[in-house]
Amino acid sequence: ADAAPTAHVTILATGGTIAGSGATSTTTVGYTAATVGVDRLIQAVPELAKVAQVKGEQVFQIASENMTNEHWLTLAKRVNTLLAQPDVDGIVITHGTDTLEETAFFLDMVVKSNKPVVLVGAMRPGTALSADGPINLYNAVLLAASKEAIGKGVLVTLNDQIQGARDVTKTNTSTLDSFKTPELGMLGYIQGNKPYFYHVSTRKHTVDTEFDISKLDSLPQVDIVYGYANVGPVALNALVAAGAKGIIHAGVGDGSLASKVAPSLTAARKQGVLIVRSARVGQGIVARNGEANDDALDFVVSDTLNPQKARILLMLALTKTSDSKEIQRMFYTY
Ligand SMILES: NC(=O)C[C@H](N)C(=O)O
Repeated sequence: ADAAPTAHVTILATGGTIAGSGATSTTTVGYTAATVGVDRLIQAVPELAKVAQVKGEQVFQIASENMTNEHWLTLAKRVNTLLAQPDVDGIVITHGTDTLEETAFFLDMVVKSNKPVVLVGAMRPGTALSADGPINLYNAVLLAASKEAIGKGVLVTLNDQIQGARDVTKTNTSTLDSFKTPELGMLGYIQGNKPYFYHVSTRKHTVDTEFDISKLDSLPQVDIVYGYANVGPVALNALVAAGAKGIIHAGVGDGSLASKVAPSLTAARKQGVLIVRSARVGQGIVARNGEANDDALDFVVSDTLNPQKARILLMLALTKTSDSKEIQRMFYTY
């Protein structure tokens, strides 16, 4: 018999479809997310015991569309506490897929350890034919227990692929290959019980960031304004009136500003609201002084971060400074 595995991996369960159940084996929509507890998730995959000594903790039991800043702070503190323990070698977080990329990037910015942190979800509930949760969980534990994953930043695995937190995104409402890193590229594969890495991000993460959430109970309010034909300033003005400290402008194309929106953005900036220009297309660079004179308007650009990830970085940036030049530096660093 094989020797017992030596790596200790803690699975932090938060809910999602990976813990979901449906009425029949062919129910792949209209199921209920976040019904199955962590112990049952672990029991369903006895193979986990071959790759790590696994412990489970139920941190939340929610569908990930209900993830909040407060959930993130609670989760990140728990991750940092566990990783500081010598008897924890890696962490797996089971999570709904809708906001999985956001939680992954948040943790990538605030986890203070080189030990592996792997987020995993499923596109089908556990009751479905060919449910993807069990193999995804197995791969996640294998990855979190591996030497190869140390120091790579927060990782995401579904569909036998390894993705990096900064650049991965959910690209499809329902298919198993939904999680992709178009253009910038995924990091590797899991095959034959082994992780294979081919790429790493050049951007700083985890132990190399300047963010510290250990004493925070809330994050500054940052909201996203979407661009589209015929857009007006109503949503933007309402968010600013509601107290937003920062606005992510998810502009059309390369981050263009509609002339009906630009005056309200300029006015918001003059009131002290930080403005970050991002792009709803989700790929490519939003160039400084490209579609707007950012130097004159005192705006920040998101570089290649999509709007939902730009929101996270701006919230964290605002916990350190309200200097737009400093915040621009952070967007080119992380
Ligand atoms: N596939 C999923 O996990 C979707 C679900 N709505 C969630 O994000 O919790």
